[in-house]
Amino acid sequence: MISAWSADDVRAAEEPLLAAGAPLMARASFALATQVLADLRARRRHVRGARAALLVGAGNNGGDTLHAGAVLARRGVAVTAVLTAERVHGEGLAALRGAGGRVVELAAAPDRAPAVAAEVSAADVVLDGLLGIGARGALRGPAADLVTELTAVVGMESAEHDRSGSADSIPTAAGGVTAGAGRPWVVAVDLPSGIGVDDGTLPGPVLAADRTVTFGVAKPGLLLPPAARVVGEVTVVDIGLEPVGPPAVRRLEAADVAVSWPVPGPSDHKYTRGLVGLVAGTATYPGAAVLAASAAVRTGTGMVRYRGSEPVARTVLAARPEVVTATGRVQAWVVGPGVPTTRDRDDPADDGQHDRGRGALAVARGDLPGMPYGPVPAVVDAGGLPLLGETSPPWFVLTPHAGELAGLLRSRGEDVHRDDVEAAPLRWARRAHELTGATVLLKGGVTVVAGTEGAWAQADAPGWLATAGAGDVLAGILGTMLAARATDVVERPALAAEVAAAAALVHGSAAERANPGGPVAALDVAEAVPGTVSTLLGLR
Ligand SMILES: NC(=O)C1=CN([C@@H]2O[C@H](COP(=O)(O)OP(=O)(O)OC[C@H]3O[C@@H](n4cnc5c(N)ncnc54)[C@H](OP(=O)(O)O)[C@@H]3O)[C@@H](O)[C@H]2O)[C@H](O)CC1
Ligand SMILES: [K+]
Repeated sequence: MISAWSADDVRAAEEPLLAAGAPLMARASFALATQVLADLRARRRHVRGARAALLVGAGNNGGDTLHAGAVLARRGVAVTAVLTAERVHGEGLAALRGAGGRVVELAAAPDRAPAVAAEVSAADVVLDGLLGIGARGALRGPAADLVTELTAVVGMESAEHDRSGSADSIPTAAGGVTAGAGRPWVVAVDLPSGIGVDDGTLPGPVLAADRTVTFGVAKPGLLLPPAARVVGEVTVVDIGLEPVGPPAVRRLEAADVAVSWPVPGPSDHKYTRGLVGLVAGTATYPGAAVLAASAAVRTGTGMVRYRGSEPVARTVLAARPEVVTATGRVQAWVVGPGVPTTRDRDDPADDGQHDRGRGALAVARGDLPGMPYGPVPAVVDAGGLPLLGETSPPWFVLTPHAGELAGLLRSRGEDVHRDDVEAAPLRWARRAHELTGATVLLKGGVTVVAGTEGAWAQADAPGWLATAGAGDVLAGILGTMLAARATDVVERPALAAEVAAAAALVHGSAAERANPGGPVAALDVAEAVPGTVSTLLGLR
């Protein structure tokens, strides 16, 4: 699991160490230099003679960078530091000069930004030490001008990092510069300068990194979209920091999901494994019901009870004979895939699914009088979202995409649109959790989950997963995973967010498994889930 703490929590953890004289900057800068040397070795035969450009800001982030540059210079690297602010870390600058480094004072001549950018873009490696956790808002001043020049001239902006992450992989910059075309390797110091440290926003120009060397612990902006796409490979270096308090954002890894997967034993039967109730699909969109049912069955549920019109039920059973249409107890409901979001009185297009969905959610809330069983978790997707009451329990997991979340928020008085949600996913997922009470899984390139205790950010899905029906498959996977741990989820609502994050990991991993590096169909993703789970369990 990767845990990220806010800038304030990092500072609070640094203070006692600094007060005790711990050489944090020396540790940070030496670790940074060591990583840069390793990257240089991986990309060229000799370190000696390599060219490094340091982009230096006013504060300690710049100090780290200057001290690391001194180490590189002593190893024969030709180091040039570009000072972008009036202020500069004095000791770091002295160390660099003492090691033979060269200094360009851009702050004194900001009109030289184009010429300086051209020189920087000719380097083998660029260290982005403009801003660290002291950033306030979008990058500004000469630093912003320099980054704008670099991203315009060399197309270094938002480079899509090669997922293999191998040091010799050269990312293909979004700006069209092809891999290896003289584009420097960019190493962000602590974090790419100018990202939202705690919320992952991109308020202004940011130089996309191929690697981020972050000190002590990860910061939320390194895990959260949209900034997560410009951090490259994240390397956390230990400098002795131990933040107190819970992390602000976490990311599950395969081993975490493996260790908590409910593996049935000899005393288990379908009713102990968890049954899923599925209100999905209509005569207009029967496929969504097949996809959600297939995913739920293939993730390993005890049984799926399908609720829907007769023709759709026949379609589902033809595809998945394991599904039953008899009513009865379930341990989790999935409501909404393939169900229209609006109910036009004159158009029975919802096949009665809105009424079935409302009934299922009332049972899941546990507030129906005389119910023999208690509340159960629910996945509320697509056409299920408008069926929610004013408030929902945290064991309801909403699974909107950005447009659906914007609609949900607008229906509760927020003036927000899809673009706003995509620009600040964490903020709006958290706001939806506050307004509804439910756990919110916001689908996207990086899936963000906001629950009762902190947030999760999962980056397991290949871009190929953005295809019709993928959301229906996720709903089915999540329904089964919630049903298997229904009692725990209701008793410990923070678990709903963790299970949702785990479902996103399984969903993304199954897509990768279905066709590594290439296009996938949603049903193929559902078919790949059993093998994905077996591979995960192999990690135990
Ligand atoms: N504390 C330690 O010894 C260690 C810190 N680490 C490294 O230090 C940074 C945090 O350093 P800090 O000095 O607190 O802040 P920054 O370097 O991130 O920023 C410094 C100055 O940048 C200016 N600023 C702020 N926002 C912007 C912006 N949007 N655009 C341009 N400039 C901006 C501001 O200066 P002003 O004069 O304008 O007020 C900031 O003061 C941390 O990230 C680590 O890299 C070590 O890792 C561990 C030891
Ligand atoms: K930085």
